[in-house]
Amino acid sequence: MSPEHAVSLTLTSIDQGSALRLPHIGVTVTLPDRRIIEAPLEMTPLVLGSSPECDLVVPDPRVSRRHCELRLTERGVLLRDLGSKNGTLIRGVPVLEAWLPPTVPVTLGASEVMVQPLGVGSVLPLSTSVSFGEALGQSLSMRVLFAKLERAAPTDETLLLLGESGTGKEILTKAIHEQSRRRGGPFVVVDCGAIAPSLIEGELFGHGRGAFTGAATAKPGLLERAHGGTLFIDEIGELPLDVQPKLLRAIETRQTRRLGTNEWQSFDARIVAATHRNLRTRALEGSFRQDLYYRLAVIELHVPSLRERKDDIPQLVERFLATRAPPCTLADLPPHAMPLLQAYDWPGNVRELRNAVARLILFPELLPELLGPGLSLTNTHPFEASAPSPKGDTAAPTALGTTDPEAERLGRLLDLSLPEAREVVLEELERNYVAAKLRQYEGNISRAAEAMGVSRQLVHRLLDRHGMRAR
Ligand SMILES: Nc1ncnc2c1ncn2[C@@H]1O[C@H](COP(=O)(O)OP(=O)(O)OP(=O)(O)O)[C@@H](O)[C@H]1O
Repeated sequence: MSPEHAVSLTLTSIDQGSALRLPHIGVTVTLPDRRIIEAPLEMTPLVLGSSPECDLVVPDPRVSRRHCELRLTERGVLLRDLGSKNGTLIRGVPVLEAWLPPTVPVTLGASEVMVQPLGVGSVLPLSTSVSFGEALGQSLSMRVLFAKLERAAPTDETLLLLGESGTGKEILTKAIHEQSRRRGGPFVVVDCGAIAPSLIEGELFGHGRGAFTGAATAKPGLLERAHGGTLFIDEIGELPLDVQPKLLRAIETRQTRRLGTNEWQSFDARIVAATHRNLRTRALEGSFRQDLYYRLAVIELHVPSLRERKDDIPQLVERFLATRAPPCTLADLPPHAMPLLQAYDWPGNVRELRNAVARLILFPELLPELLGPGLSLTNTHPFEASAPSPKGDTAAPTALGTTDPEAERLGRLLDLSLPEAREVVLEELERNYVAAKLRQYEGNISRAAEAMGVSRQLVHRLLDRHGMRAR
């Protein structure tokens, strides 16, 4: 690669780390019928595939729904296959991951993809801080995000945060609230993915007394409850279509009305919405109202997944160790843990990393399983095969000299505070429960969700959260 190309296809930190040079890069796809489609490659990864949710939709029957991803990094453009059926090929050779030289064609199905430098590009401000509120991040992508949030937080603008489950959208929103003039007011959270669709309207707007059978008392809605503060609407993409115009009207008029009443009340709350979906595409397709999308996306920000910023892992691990009771340090991890933690892709993002660190301190013998074939290539959960029921040879002897896995398990939990122990047990229960239900329904998410009494979206999020996949 010539030095000229090396410079023009990389992210470069400039001005003593206070800014980032973002090169102008074009991605061109030549379709089987020789038609050409194009998109720019910017800070956020570009997902190519035949699904309309992809950033670059490739209408080729031999291309998988989510086929591959291109990502701009400090080292160059990284190409990753996303588990495609027919593979991603460079000069006829299938690749899972490769640094992509400019103008070298990549084959997906019967289409050809090419990445080309188009010019000098732009300069983005970089935060000089490696945290924003509770959220940590020293990677370039997080520092670009922090710089934007530092500017946006003190304003009253509506924000839309896009990012996978567990990337920190909620703690970032909490920090936005803390850094705004509303910090003394309430911080209210509503998760549209966790509430049955028929109940969301009542949660947002509340209801009057006697509004429906069983409504013995009046209940304020979350919009009202957020008055003077910030309302964080998580998984806004799951908001039913019939509730969307009502939310839009409330945001525009700053007025809300409880169900079953005729009284309008003013409310003054800043709205921050989040979703793991490509909301722009959904709005263009008609599965999300465009007017609401444009109203929410006054400032639209992408929260990077953890696999896009693996250089943040040591800092995060250190924080998770330090906040344990009693506090731990990197020296308390089993040897060679860090390179393994950095090699894994973390589909459940920072939440999954935090839980993995907690388990690793409790059950260090699980580390060798990180070396298993699941690591990175198939991207299964690093601790999947090993629910923390201790193995016979490591279990603690009981008073009778035998080994009792339950006693040893409890013994290890006793090293934790009660809230931590409760969280470890509940996380494990949730993971085993979801896995068992999916097994029972042979991987059919709709039927498992129905049997569990939750939405399909929640099952998808639980799978993401625990780094699992339905077979
Ligand atoms: N950058 C970060 N620094 C420190 N901790 C983080 C960071 N990002 C996430 N976490 C931790 O990971 C967990 C999940 O974060 P959070 O709930 O904010 O994610 P989310 O994107 O809102 O997820 P979901 O969409 O599933 O609700 C929290 O315990 C949070 O403290």
